[in-house]
Amino acid sequence: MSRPATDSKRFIRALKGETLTPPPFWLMRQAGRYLPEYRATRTDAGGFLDLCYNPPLAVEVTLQPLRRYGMDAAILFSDILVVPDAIGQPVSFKVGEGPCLTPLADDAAVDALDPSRLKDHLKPVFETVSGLAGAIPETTALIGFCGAPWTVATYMVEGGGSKDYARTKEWAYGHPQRFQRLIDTLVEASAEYLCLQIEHGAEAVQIFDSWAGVLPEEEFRRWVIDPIRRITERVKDRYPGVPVIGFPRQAGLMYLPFARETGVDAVSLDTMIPLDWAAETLQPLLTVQGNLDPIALLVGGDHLDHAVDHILKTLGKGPFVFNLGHGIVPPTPPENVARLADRIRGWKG
Ligand SMILES: Cc1c2[nH]c(c1CCC(=O)O)Cc1[nH]c(c(CCC(=O)O)c1C)Cc1[nH]c(c(CCC(=O)O)c1C)Cc1[nH]c(c(C)c1CCC(=O)O)C2
Repeated sequence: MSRPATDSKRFIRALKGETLTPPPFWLMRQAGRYLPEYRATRTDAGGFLDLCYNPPLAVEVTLQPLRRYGMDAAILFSDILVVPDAIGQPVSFKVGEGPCLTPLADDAAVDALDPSRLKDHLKPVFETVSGLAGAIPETTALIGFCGAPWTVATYMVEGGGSKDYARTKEWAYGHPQRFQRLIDTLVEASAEYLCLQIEHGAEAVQIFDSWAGVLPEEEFRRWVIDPIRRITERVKDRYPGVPVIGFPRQAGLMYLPFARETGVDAVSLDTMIPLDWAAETLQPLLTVQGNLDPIALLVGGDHLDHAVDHILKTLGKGPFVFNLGHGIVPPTPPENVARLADRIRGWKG
């Protein structure tokens, strides 16, 4: 059976600058704990990372939301923290606590990281990508992803989640040479990781910089814009036709230099970005994606309908992909996601 060219898929067309009515849609964390079938598969798999490294089960959980809601894109089921896990800093996920790593201690710990281990260690993830490329519906596009160096570095330096990123900032501001080496290692590993996903069948990639919004302007340029620009350049050198989406969450006004200077094809907007500003300032430059508040999806009803229509009216007149401003939260009722999907698909402009 021959599959349609990537370029005929609505999601890819929107990323390449077409205005489509209704817009294509997918949702960050569309596979996850809000779905009972995900919770069942996860229990079968053992731990969360065991699920990420189990190709048949990772394919299954990637497909689960598509079966219910028919999104225009599937996102590989994995995690941004498989990269540190692969290059020599093991990661574990404790139930209810999130990710846990032994924090990087010093220069020697940074020097010991080894991006050449990535290809072997992440073989199961590439197998999942290949499996998905053959299993998703033919009009659905497959998204690969990685975490941005800044966000991944925060987990590596803090040893897990953080409230104020004080230790990471201490490294970035107080030991910039050491921190630069860490970021350079992550640029190399992330670019290689994305290229391998594309080689195995990913048709677009998203770079998640979830904690981009905590840096002052100068440091934002150095630790967010510059590394993402270098990753994008490396991906585009090898795969010029594959769209790259950047997600500098909570970057505020810095979305504009990010859009101008990184070379990405699209930016994913967080919930706080004003819609008119995005339509006037960002959309003439590139495709925008976003930005429904995940809590509006949790609440549902009239509030959800109103919020969805407001986004569609404002951003739907230009190149646009409907999404959330951040990931779906676990208590979200699945029927609210169905309501959202119907509302987007019924949009007539
Ligand atoms: C910061 C970050 C992480 N992971 C990710 C980010 C960037 C996006 C964001 O800001 O949310 C990215 C990610 N994580 C996951 C995906 C899969 C694809 C999808 O969007 O459906 C993607 C793209 C699965 C996951 N990643 C995780 C889960 C939950 C694990 C479980 O089943 O218990 C899923 C479905 C775990 C995870 N992974 C991470 C944390 C902090 C946690 C714990 C918090 C939580 O439990 O929700 C790191």
